[in-house]
Amino acid sequence: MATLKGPGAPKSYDGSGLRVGIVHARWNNKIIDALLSGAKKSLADAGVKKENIVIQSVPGSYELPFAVQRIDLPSLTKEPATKGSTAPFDAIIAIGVLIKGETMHFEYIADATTQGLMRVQLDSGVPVIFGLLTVLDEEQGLARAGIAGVGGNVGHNHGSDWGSAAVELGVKRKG
Ligand SMILES: O=c1[nH]c(NC[C@H](O)[C@H](O)[C@H](O)CO)c([N+](=O)[O-])c(=O)[nH]1
Repeated sequence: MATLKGPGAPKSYDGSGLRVGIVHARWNNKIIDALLSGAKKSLADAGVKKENIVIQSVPGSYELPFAVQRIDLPSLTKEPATKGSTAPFDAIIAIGVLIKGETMHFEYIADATTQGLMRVQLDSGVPVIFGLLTVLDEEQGLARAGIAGVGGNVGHNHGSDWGSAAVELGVKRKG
């Protein structure tokens, strides 16, 4: 039975003129690495040039909003990226994996990071794709990164959806 969830088949957009940033956390890096690969494959499939993809990492998901806004990335302004410049990006993908522990730490980071990423994109005018997995156990995270867990089920790699969303929003932002 076809799944009812998810964005459905992505529409095709030409990403050849886009400059895309990816900022990922390093916590839970086995899942992160799979999500990152999925996002990069979608970007490549849409024609985004490898030289126009900038990848940065931060320790954990809590650092994502700050890094997306400023650290290591050319400052985000409303000026569209131009070829070969260090001008800002057309879209940025923020990737993190939060796994629920015994305390409330998970909830506080999840909420702060979510609100922070939304604020950065609205303040900067640059689309920030929400690539934060908030899962209750590692199995859920593996499944959403397309990795077979102990249960053997291989889910859908959500990173590929985030890459497609970055291309769509980047193209729409350029107008
Ligand atoms: O990205 C994550 N960061 C986590 N914590 C670190 C946090 O994001 C910050 O890096 C840290 O608090 C320092 O600011 C996590 N847990 O605590 O479980 C987690 O599961 N995932």
